Amino acid sequence: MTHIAVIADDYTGGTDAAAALRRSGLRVVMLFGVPAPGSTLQNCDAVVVGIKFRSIARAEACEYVERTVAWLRENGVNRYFYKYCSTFDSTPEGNIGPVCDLLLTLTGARYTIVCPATPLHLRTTYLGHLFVDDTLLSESSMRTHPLTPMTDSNLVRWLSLQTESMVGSVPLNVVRAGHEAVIERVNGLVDQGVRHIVADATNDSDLDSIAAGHESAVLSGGAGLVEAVGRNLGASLPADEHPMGSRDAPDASSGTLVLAGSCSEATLEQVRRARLTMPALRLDPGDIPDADTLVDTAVAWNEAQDQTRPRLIYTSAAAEERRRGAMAMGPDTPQILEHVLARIASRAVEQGARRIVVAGGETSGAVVAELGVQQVLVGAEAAPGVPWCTTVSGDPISLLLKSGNFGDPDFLAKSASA
Ligand SMILES: Nc1ncnc2c1ncn2[C@@H]1O[C@H](COP(=O)(O)OP(=O)(O)O)[C@@H](O)[C@H]1O
Ligand SMILES: O=C(O)[C@@H](O)C(=O)COP(=O)(O)O
Repeated sequence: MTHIAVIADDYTGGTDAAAALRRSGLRVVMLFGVPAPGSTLQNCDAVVVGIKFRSIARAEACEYVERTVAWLRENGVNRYFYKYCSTFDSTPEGNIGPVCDLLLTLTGARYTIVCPATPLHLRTTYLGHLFVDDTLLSESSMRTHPLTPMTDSNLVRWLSLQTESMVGSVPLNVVRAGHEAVIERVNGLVDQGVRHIVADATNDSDLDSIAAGHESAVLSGGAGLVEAVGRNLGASLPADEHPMGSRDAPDASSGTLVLAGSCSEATLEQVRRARLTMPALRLDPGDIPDADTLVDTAVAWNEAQDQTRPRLIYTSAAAEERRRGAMAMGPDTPQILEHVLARIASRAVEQGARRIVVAGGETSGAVVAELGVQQVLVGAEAAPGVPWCTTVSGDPISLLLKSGNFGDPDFLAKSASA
């Protein structure tokens, strides 16, 4: 029986959640994109559906979620977790508020728990404020994110911009008083008309206090709370065993194509280090403001490289360089560049590439969609929250989809050759 479905708003968020559930010992199926009506879900404890709806129009995001919930119901799954980024990536319009509202309407649940805190990734919340390591979210590099600049760390205030529903919070001292205290505070808030409740957490035991119970609620947040929910459901598998068996995944001897579209500080440093260890091509829309030319340039360059060795193609750039690129290519530069890297990936696979590392959540979404990948086996983690995934149909392809912020400075260099 499938106990819970995690609906993730991007693909790297989905693989992060799937890795968390595996760590907690559950048998996990990982799907990409809204599942086709009539298709059946394999036997598992938890299913993760990664969809790219973090940065699209809210009506379209809600439509994807509604269709996904309909499919999950067809397959007998009635409990949902909405996974968004541990840095709460969203704009003043959404999509976190609108999707939380929709899930309440679809399920008839009384409230949502909102908890992006994920201590494993150094994301904590205190008095409703989100911290990235020792820095407030709005003072971290997320403040200049190309799609979702996070300029306010106060989650109650930020979420209130996105929804007509009342937003409240459960502070850390209540969470530390234990699970019953949390439920009591939540019930009090719901009686006052609050519908979305931001819960503080700075460690895993806080997340355990928050995760239990909430039968008439939708839980939402980061991989931290996903893992706590998994722990609460109880392990049924040793972490290294996969419910769907295994496939011979292409390893480093197949050569690795690394594609980087994230512009996070972490990825910029990883790109800088990777450049020291492998051939690298930077695609700069400031120099070549045309998508087709960028793709052709990169495909020709890639084909000229030793296909058994790692190589890197990237658009990643710091804010000042991005401004110059956007002047030449226009306001849709981020989306155009995602698609450029996706088309390069697809051409590389046609030419025989079988191992692809992608840096960036939206970028990963574009690559996975272009490759038409619908289901993967989730394998070992190259870094916390970044599992290797193997496609289940056709020739196996190994994919490592990395959230922009994840991984140590040598992540790209190491994972490409390990
Ligand atoms: N040189 C660039 N100029 C403008 N936008 C860019 C550039 N390079 C990448 N981008 C865009 O920045 C966004 C990065 O988002 P994403 O891939 O989700 O990374 P992250 O995981 O860091 O959030 C993508 O839309 C990507 O296409
Ligand atoms: O929660 C997280 O930080 C990640 O799981 C996640 O959602 C990553 O998103 P991107 O940074 O856009 O890759």
